[in-house]
Amino acid sequence: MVHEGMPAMPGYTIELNLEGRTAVVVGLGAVGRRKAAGLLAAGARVVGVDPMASTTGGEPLAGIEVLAEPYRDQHLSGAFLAVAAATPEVNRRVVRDAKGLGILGCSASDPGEGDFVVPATWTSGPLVLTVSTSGASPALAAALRDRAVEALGPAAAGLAAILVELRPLVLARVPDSAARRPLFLEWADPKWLALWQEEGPEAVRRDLVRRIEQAAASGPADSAHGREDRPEP
Ligand SMILES: C[C@@]1(CC(=O)O)C2=NC(=C\c3[nH]c(c(CCC(=O)O)c3CC(=O)O)Cc3[nH]c(c(CC(=O)O)c3CCC(=O)O)/C=C3\N/C(=C\2)[C@@H](CCC(=O)O)[C@]3(C)CC(=O)O)/[C@H]1CCC(=O)O
Ligand SMILES: NC(=O)c1ccc[n+]([C@@H]2O[C@H](COP(=O)([O-])OP(=O)(O)OC[C@H]3O[C@@H](n4cnc5c(N)ncnc54)[C@H](O)[C@@H]3O)[C@@H](O)[C@H]2O)c1
Repeated sequence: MVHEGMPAMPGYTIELNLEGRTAVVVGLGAVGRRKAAGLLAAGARVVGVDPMASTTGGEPLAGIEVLAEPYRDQHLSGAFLAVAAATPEVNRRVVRDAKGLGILGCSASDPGEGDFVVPATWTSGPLVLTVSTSGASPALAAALRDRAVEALGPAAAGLAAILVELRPLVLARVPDSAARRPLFLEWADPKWLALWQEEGPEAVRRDLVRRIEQAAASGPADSAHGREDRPEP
């Protein structure tokens, strides 16, 4: 059964660029500190509001601008988003004030009241893996994330890191977009993960670079022909 505070349906998933943006976290208990740490890691300027901040435990407060005072709506001025992790009563005020100011708000106690929920996340280089249960079971979300990380492992993150490097090379060496397409689609083949596991990153890089050189040498006509064997995604 869906409980009252849950979002009516799963939300729209995005990856926010928080560089240079201000995020306000109200309540710096274990939950607020965890959210603040995630926001800091994503490049946000984090302001934490909690009259008891110095006595709470959890993730360290380093890097957070702490205001040791009870929440007031003025704390939200200039913010891009707000996370309410205090008592349910305070959280309700925070998300209501945020809505009034057009600021994105998350309630750690009443997921249905805010604009977003925070999924369980794993990041490594350019690779981001998230699992959400839309409030049904955050513990399950974290456990499923852990299983997925175990299954994909360093090979997936390492492959993504190599591809960040190789994408500009392809754009420069294979100017014809029809010729590039089969090359880019081939990067999704699980064979690269298998090769990584069997022979390591250098073998993957070597074969990927070889494929780019082949495509660059064969030119638009040949590569476009190769495309016929591949199904559209
Ligand atoms: C994924 C993660 C991300 C993060 O916070 O960074 C996250 N919660 C995590 C852990 C966790 N949270 C809770 C437990 C105890 C077990 C349990 O209660 O199930 C554990 C497990 C633990 O502590 O190990 C308790 C809890 N959580 C919420 C409520 C309120 C309610 O349910 O009404 C209550 C109190 C319930 C009560 O009153 O008892 C609400 C939310 N928690 C969410 C996210 C959002 C939904 C995401 C989703 O459903 O997928 C949402 C809706 C809003 C939000 O906070 O964004 C993080 C994993 C961190 C990691 O390991 O990486
Ligand atoms: N979303 C989640 O992952 C999750 C997990 C567990 C609990 N919760 C909920 O999140 C909230 C926080 O959980 P917690 O375990 O960190 O609790 P906590 O009691 O450790 O921390 C809450 C903090 O809010 C502060 N606070 C109280 N009134 C305030 C005010 N007026 N202004 C600013 N700060 C104020 C307190 O000083 C305290 O440090 C609770 O509502 C809890 O039900 C959420």
